[in-house]
Amino acid sequence: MERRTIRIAMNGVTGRMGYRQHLVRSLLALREQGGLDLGDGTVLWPEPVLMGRREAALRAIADRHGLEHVSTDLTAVLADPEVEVYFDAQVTAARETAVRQAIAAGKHVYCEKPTALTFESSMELARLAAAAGVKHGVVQDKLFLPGLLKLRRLIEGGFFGEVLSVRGEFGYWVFEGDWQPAQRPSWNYREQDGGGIVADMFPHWEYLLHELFGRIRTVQALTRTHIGRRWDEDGKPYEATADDAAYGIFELEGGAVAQINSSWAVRVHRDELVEFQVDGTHGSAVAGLRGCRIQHRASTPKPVWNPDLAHTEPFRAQWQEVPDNSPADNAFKAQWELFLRHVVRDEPWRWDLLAGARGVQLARLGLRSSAEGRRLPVPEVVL
Ligand SMILES: NC(=O)C1=CN([C@@H]2O[C@H](COP(=O)(O)OP(=O)(O)OC[C@H]3O[C@@H](n4cnc5c(N)ncnc54)[C@H](OP(=O)(O)O)[C@@H]3O)[C@@H](O)[C@H]2O)C=CC1
Ligand SMILES: O=C1CO[C@H](CO)[C@@H](O)[C@@H]1O
Repeated sequence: MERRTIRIAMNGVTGRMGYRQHLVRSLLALREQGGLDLGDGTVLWPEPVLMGRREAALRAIADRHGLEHVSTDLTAVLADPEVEVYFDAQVTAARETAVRQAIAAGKHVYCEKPTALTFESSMELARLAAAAGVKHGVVQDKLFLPGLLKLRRLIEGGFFGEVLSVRGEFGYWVFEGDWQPAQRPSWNYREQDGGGIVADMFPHWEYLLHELFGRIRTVQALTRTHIGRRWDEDGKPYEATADDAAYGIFELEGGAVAQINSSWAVRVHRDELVEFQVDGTHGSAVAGLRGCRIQHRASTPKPVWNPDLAHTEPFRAQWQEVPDNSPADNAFKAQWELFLRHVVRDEPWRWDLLAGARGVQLARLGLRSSAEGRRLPVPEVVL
């Protein structure tokens, strides 16, 4: 086997996503399996350059994992001709400037969602990347989760008949940070720092609904900041200025209606932190991150509304678990593999910065819909 090294600048690798999902669970996991087998006698060997603003933290990560390259100097890293790919998992507010710089330096670019704070900026990034002729991509990890892969399999197998509606429930309680530390970074709760659940989650809902059921035609959202005061990483109180819950309705091309609640102020009474119930004329499914249960029309019970009687139907037990059939890898790693193949082998790829801009567009329109109290059309995005 011939080994081909690909040097990847990883910015924001001291953060939750940058470290755990992208470095450890994706690129280091690829190295642990011996590299990415390209199937033509070549193995691709990712060589990360750990980037961030705290040299000591970067050095500690490098030492922990036996890595060599560390830098806090983006300009210098981008000037290095050996660096082929720039990856960004910094806080959202820092992304646009860095991605612009990477595109200008002629690097291929891969980054977390949302790609920018405004729709205009996200479109600008897509245009710049196209004009520069670099390969580009945005993380759309939910598409590669086992539960949602099963849902896709059901759709492609025609299980649902006509899809009528999709009900999504996402959320969990994020502690305020006073008597128990918060489990998410405080910038998520400050609008001025790029926070907010709409900016965070609507990009996910855009690609999921779009890929699985059809393009989103309209959005109507109601947002709230349910918890107005929180405590940050240093235990200091701050005002939560960003939305921490969003109640959204989306009309899809093809006629289905999707309704998704997103909240960091809800206690979980579900099997998973996110679940989607899909109802179709021929069958229904409830898919989560990992599991997926179905009920076919032939096995659908016939409940009769009568509040005078205790119900006797074991409703939850009337669903059937969809088998895994094939093992699913970590979702982030699966997408990294496809992106790297796209970069070095020019294999097909559709999750690009334009797709990223659609996510930002939906988030911005969702916020506007809530502020104006009306349903808004979602225009089709073109370069
Ligand atoms: N696809 C997915 O499922 C998810 C995606 N995300 C996205 O990933 C990104 C990172 O989120 P997350 O990992 O939760 O955030 P974290 O707060 O854990 O990490 C943020 C990273 O950005 C760096 N950073 C912080 N402030 C600045 C700044 N002012 N300028 C430059 N860099 C800064 C941090 O460096 P330092 O360590 O020095 O503070 C750290 O490396 C977000 O854009 C978010 O939307 C988040 C969660 C899930
Ligand atoms: O996909 C995700 C899962 O949940 C988190 C929110 O609580 C998000 O930050 C993230 O983007």
